Amino acid sequence: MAVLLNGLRLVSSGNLSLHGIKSLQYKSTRILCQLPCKSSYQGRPFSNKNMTVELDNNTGVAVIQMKKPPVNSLSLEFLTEFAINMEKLEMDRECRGVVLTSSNPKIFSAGLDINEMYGKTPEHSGEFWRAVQEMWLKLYGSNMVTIAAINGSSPAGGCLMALACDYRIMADNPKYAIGLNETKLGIVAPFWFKDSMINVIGRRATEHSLQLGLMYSASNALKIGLVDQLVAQDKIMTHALSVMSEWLAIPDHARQITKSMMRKPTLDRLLTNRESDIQNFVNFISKDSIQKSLQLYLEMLKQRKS
Ligand SMILES: CCCCC/C=C/C(=O)SCCNC(=O)CCNC(=O)[C@H](O)C(C)(C)COP(=O)(O)OP(=O)(O)OC[C@H]1O[C@@H](n2cnc3c(N)ncnc32)[C@H](O)[C@@H]1OP(=O)(O)O
Repeated sequence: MAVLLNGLRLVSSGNLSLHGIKSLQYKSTRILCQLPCKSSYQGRPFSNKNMTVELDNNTGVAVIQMKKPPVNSLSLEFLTEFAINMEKLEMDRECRGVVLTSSNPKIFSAGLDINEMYGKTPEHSGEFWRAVQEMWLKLYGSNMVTIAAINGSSPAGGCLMALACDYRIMADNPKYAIGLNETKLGIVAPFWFKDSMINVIGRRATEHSLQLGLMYSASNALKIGLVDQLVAQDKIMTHALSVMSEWLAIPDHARQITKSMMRKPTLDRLLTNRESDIQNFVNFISKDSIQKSLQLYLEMLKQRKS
């Protein structure tokens, strides 16, 4: 698959492979040469519309700071930009780790942009869902160490992003909540959302969590293992970078092959069912009853504000 955005060409691929790490790097280098983008962004912020990417040459760690007002909802544009940035970092031999965080001090990400699922054509819905898949494939399948510094609430798609990382650190604030709350919207988390959660918290806790659409406070998220650590809000980035240095002390090739061994079956399940998953999403989201649920949910969000 190739996507064009702002003149950048993104070629879809799974990143992790038991046997293909070198060949994928070669392939990626080739793709980079086709990109009319800055190749010298290392060491200074690479700012896009929806996120800032900063790679520290000394440590090999990039920070992706999401900054889409007001709540980092994952629109088609956001997701495409995210996948392009992940692709660029993946191809950059200097970059070994990524910390994902938010510039909004209260919200990590509000999840998928509901406006992308409401009142849209089947073609748009299909394109949107492919971008959601691509975001997850890039993050879950990354060769780099990925750490989510969850500095605010993180429902549904926001929680999925965190689940796709290698390690999750959440700000210790009782007001923040995280979880896959899809059933509360009258929609169903797809199998790869479910698989991502099972791989982190186990089957029974996932079934409970998904059926009830549970959102967990930071302390409850820690209790069930949905996040790995709680840290004071103002220490979260320092702590994430310190954890990152522990992970980067492990030789890359051994860690990457181990990561691939653990994640490949989950990645392959989506890769082999990608088109049917898109079709399922389009069919499901186009139903009048689902559109009605989303409309009511959007209205509820707006009313809640006043
Ligand atoms: C087969 C289908 C499977 C699909 C899988 C779906 C995955 C998903 O991710 S669905 C999205 C689930 N997300 C949510 O349920 C989150 C809803 N939002 C909230 O709970 C809150 O907004 C908040 C906790 C994220 C932030 O609260 P607060 O700081 O109080 O901000 P507001 O509620 O006032 O929201 C500001 C503004 O943003 C709009 N908005 C919030 N979330 C979304 C969203 N996910 N998509 C689009 N827009 C969103 C909200 O409506 C407000 O808009 P305005 O009134 O126009 O300012």
